[in-house]
Amino acid sequence: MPALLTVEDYLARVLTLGHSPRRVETVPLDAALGRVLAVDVAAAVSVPPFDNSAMDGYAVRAADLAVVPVSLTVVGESAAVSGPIPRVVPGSAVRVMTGGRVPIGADTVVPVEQTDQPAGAVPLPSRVEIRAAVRSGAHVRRMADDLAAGDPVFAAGDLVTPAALGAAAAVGVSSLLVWARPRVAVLATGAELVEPGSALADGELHDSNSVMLAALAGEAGADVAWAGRCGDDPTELAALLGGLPPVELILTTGGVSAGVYEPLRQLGAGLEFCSVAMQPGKPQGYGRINGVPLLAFPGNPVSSFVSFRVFGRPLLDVCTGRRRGERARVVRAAEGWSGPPGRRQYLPVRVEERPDGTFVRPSHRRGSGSHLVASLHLADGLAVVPDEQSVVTAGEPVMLMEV
Ligand SMILES: Nc1nc2c(c(=O)[nH]1)N[C@H]1C(S)=C(S)[C@@H](COP(=O)(O)OP(=O)(O)OC[C@H]3O[C@@H](n4cnc5c(N)ncnc54)[C@H](O)[C@@H]3O)O[C@H]1N2
Ligand code: MOO
Repeated sequence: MPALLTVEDYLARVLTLGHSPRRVETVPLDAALGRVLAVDVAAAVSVPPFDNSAMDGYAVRAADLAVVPVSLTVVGESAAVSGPIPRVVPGSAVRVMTGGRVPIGADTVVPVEQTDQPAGAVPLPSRVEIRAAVRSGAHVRRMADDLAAGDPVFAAGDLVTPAALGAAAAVGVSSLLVWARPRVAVLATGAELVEPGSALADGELHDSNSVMLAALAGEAGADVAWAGRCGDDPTELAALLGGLPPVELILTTGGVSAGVYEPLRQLGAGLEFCSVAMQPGKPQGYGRINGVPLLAFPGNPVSSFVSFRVFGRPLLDVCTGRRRGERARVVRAAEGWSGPPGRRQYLPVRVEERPDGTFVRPSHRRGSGSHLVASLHLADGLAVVPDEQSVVTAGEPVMLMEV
């Protein structure tokens, strides 16, 4: 039997297929979530753009509050986008709303609760009594406190998150230059496969891989240009691959093991097949078809899912330009289980947060099983058990891979 490749060795081979993105596009903020920035971005305006109040109250000069209570003349008001605001001169105050500009001359805001004035919608008083001393500068949010115009906000390669969209809008940016999504085709092979929802004839099975892998690829930042199925005939497969729309990556499932009908293996030149020391996901294929990179995952659905997570997603990260390291998290086993000797186990697990730490438990009562697709969604992650360890005992540390 040929020696098994380590996961790392096989991943290194897979990654040789990828290249950094080359096409860019400008997208409006409301279409930019999940995209990867192609350039650094600087702030167009400062945040906050002007000195403003953090409280509803009165803008005053701290020097006037040396002795409290003190009565000050109210010379005007500063609300959101109010017109010209009078200066605060010694002995005076300006009523100010949260977010309102702090008038020239004022250096401090006294919340309305610390005055003789009621909170809420009341007419502008002619005088206000300040009843409590506040420190100089209190409740004033200074211009550029967060970022100054010209400061770096994002670096090329940053992922556009909801918070990043907020930051972009705040610094005056309305669109972002991002890498174009890599186009991907997903193809499930297998004569037994039929459309989800259709009645099953004897021996038929609903194709769960293509919809799952398309979703995984989309979630990883790809644009799924084509997804579908074909049977076990290598000639049909070759014709289908030849007629795909332009894509930068093809993901296939099935047809990579040792059976008689293995269309990927029988396709001919361009692909290399390997056995990887992992479970599930041992039989793998990679290479180029018509110049396009192709990853051939095993047909068992959990094997396909794990293969995407371990090989497909890192390759797509190269193609999307996304910087994302693997964050290893050590948790503890809530119960014991066994694994395959000599192969790294990736076991779907549920995470349990307990007062004494984070624990994981196999998400299916049968533990490991590459066909257990109908309960795969119950897993919060994959427990990763080293090749040389075949038994995990309750309470022992175990590595958790997020999915
Ligand atoms: N003699 C050997 N047999 C097998 C070996 C081996 O080393 N020697 N390896 C086993 C392992 S491990 C795996 S994993 C599978 C991989 O098989 P294939 O990639 O060739 O996949 P298929 O035979 O086409 O299908 C396997 C299984 O999964 C079901 N399947 C396939 N595609 C889908 C789909 N799109 N949606 C849902 N289910 C799918 C298929 O019906 C089979 O039940 O090989 C082992 N055998
Ligand atoms: O390697 Mo297979 O993916 O164990 O079922």
